[in-house]
Amino acid sequence: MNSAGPLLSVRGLNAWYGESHALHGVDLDIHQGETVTLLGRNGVGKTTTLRAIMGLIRKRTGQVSFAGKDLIRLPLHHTARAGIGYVPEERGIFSTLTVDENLMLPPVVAKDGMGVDEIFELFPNLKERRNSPGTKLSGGEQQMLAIARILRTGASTILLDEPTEGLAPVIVQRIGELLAELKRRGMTILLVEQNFRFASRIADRFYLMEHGKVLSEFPVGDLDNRMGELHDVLGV
Ligand SMILES: Nc1ncnc2c1ncn2[C@@H]1O[C@H](COP(=O)(O)OP(=O)(O)OP(=O)(O)O)[C@@H](O)[C@H]1O
Repeated sequence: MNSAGPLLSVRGLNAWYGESHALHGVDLDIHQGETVTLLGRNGVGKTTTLRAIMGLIRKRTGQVSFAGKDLIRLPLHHTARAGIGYVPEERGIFSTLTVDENLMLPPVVAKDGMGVDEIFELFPNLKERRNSPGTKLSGGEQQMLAIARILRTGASTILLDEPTEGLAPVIVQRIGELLAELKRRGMTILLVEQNFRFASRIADRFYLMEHGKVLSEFPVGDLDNRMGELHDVLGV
């Protein structure tokens, strides 16, 4: 583990949708260059954790600090400008815009974002489709475009919500290779993933969530020893 202290640190994070209390004090840390995966059944608050870190949920309390800066009272664009990018589960591709247009839409927030040429090197299939509208893209292409769009902004940390959901095994494999490449390049990744076998290929650590908080935390090397607990908590 990195001795320099975590890059992203979350303490006692609470979040509400109206009167409904969704997060009950989430604690987690991510070090620079780490890939950390949130596991848990549907509805335990994994997506809400990502949204609350980003500042997409208005009613939140607790501490979210990133590179030593407290983000909890700051709005979404400050979080993005600090270098955190978010790829939501629904991907958010503009269906009437082309691949190129979708890529160019978000503002560049840090100077070392990837250029379009570099992005197309990493995602050759997107290059072939660069003039296709979002509606014509497959689920896998949409997912890759959603990730590519965040890389262009210069975010150094990405929050990824179930990037493999609904995708064919061969595309899941491709997404796995892509995330491994981003990790090699030093990106810090917080991943929500139901498929822990997939996640184990890139994750350094796991957090297991239940009822809006973290139940346990373990390194990837402990995955096999944790199978009993995972079966109980995830019902798999
Ligand atoms: N927009 C919303 N309005 C009201 N309640 C919501 C909203 N989004 C989520 N919730 C509730 O908040 C709780 C946490 O949901 P969340 O989506 O974070 O869970 P999750 O672990 O990501 O599950 P999933 O994999 O199904 O997305 C659930 O009880 C859910 O019903």
